Amino acid sequence: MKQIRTLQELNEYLSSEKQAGKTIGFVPTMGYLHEGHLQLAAQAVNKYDCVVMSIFVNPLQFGAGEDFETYPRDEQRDSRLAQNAGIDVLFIPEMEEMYPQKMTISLKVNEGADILCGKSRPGHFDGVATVVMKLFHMVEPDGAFFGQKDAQQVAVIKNMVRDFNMNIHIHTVPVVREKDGLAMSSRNIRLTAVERQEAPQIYQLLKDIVKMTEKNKTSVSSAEAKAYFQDHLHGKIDYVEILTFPDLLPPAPSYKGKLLAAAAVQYSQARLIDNIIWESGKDEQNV
Ligand SMILES: Nc1ncnc2c1ncn2[C@@H]1O[C@H](COP(=O)(O)OP(=O)(O)OP(=O)(O)O)[C@@H](O)[C@H]1O
Ligand SMILES: CC(C)(CO)[C@@H](O)C(=O)[O-]
Ligand code: BAL
Repeated sequence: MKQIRTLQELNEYLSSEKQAGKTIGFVPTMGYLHEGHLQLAAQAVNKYDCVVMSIFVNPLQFGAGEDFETYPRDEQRDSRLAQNAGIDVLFIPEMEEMYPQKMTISLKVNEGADILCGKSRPGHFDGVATVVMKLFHMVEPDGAFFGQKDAQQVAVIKNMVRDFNMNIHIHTVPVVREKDGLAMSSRNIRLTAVERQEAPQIYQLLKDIVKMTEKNKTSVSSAEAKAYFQDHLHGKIDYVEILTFPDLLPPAPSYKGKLLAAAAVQYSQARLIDNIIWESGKDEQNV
């Protein structure tokens, strides 16, 4: 595996791979790798000849008072895991390489950025779209891999690729979970022992909400869902929502089609998100 820190080196390496006719897969991350990232890597390695993984903690997507400074980092461990996963290029740009000067132009997400995570993290998806646009231009991949854990991010990136006529296939990878159901996240290490014991319930409660929706043939309201979560958890419930997917709109009564049940819970040092996407109105549920 080649570890690259500069754009010049990245360009040199990738242009020779492209000249040799190789397809390029891309896995953007913020590092502190876990099995979720490694699933993205495995699928990328399976589908593309040359796979680039980036590690960059992007300040533009963090709001004031969020955890940019304390976001977990471990480059040596990441490098080992990426190599074992079959990554060809680990791109770890320094801040000056990504943002050599203040951005004079950046992207603004017009649709779907003021709900779910965007509501409590204003500007977050503008920052995500801007850095992913930059990374896409740097790597120029044929395909890029994103986790369904960040379902709203997937919707934003797919819209961006469509709106800007970018010829990049966006692959979505299902949520990878710990044995007890907790969605894997770099921020899980910030949970206290007591919070770590409680956190797997987020997935169980989401499953309950899905079952209630299917049983009642109408989706549980956000207020009811939030109250249900608050009854069972000590963490502070940011939101629990059921929306159509990928449009992220409130479903009409007796809606049949893909639904997203998503939740965000704030613990003392970590904000966790999780979701389930399922086909509503089917006899057999895939929950
Ligand atoms: N449990 C998971 N299952 C599937 N994909 C995941 C999972 N966790 C992260 N990913 C995906 O990995 C990519 C990089 O995510 P990122 O580096 O922010 O990790 P993270 O664990 O989501 O971090 P955090 O939860 O602290 O934001 C994103 O596309 C994200 O959706
Ligand atoms: C896509 C991403 C790497 C952009 O910084 C980040 O939002 C993430 O890790 O999900
Ligand atoms: N995976 C989302 C990155 C963030 O929380 O900023």
